[in-house]
Amino acid sequence: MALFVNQLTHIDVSLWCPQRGLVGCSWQVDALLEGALGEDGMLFDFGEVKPWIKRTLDGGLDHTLLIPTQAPGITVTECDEGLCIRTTTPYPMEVRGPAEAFSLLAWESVTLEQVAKYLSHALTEQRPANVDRVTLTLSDEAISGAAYGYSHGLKRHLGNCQRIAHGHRSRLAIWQSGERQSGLETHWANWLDNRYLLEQADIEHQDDEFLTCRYQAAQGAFSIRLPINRCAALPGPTTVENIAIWLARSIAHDSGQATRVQAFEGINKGAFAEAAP
Ligand SMILES: Nc1nc2c(c(=O)[nH]1)N=C([C@H](O)[C@H](O)COP(=O)(O)OP(=O)(O)OP(=O)(O)O)CN2
Repeated sequence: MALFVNQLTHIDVSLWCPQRGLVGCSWQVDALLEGALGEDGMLFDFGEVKPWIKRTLDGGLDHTLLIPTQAPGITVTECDEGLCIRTTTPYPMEVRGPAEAFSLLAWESVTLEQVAKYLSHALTEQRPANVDRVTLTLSDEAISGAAYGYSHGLKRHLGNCQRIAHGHRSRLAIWQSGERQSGLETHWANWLDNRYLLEQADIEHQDDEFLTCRYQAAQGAFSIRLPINRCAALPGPTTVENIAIWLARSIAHDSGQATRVQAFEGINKGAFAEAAP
């Protein structure tokens, strides 16, 4: 007997890729539970399946930076903040923060399939009565138009969004004179893709090549150092509202036309903003 719950929740993470560097991801989660029926005629009450799996993901890998510790050039050490992760290829990066902000995976690279297997195993290990096996399937949102990944942290957020390197993969829609602007959407999505978005006020040090961003949040002290050309600094916190405002203003300024932007934070949520040149 098998029970399924499709689109149960989403996972928003950043991962370190030895080819692409810091990559922002949003994954849809589908769940399959195999087991035996109870006397109530249920394998496991739908009302309990969702909170159980969501609670396990939210308290674990969601909103962390996934580090394949066997990838070339990765070192992980303890530091005052908790853990210090250093990378070398494709570019040098150093991230520091409390240990719970990172998922250390003894792999050479992070793939959707491996993460799904890892989470399925963890859930199966703590399965409830009647359930023999839990299998999660992770997938990227199918996006036919422009999309980009990004990483950021919100130091004022009381939940796990305060972690300095978690990410999202997001659609982007731009209108001028009431018409969708697919050329602008592609241009800006390509420019933004897998950048680190930060608040200007958090820049502690900057030279010609590298930028260091540091802040204190409720979970602890965080810092990140990476190449300037992989970053974009916003005047305020990198909420999706501010990303939409910043994009609308930048595009209106560059093009000389009134602009409306729909920015997403991962899957199915985001903000609209409008700006005049
Ligand atoms: N109004 C806003 N609220 C929040 C923003 C934001 O930009 N504007 N941002 C965040 C975080 O960055 C966070 O990454 C969003 O996390 P998410 O897991 O998507 O949020 P939820 O916990 O509400 O969603 P679930 O998918 O149900 O876990 C937070 N809030």
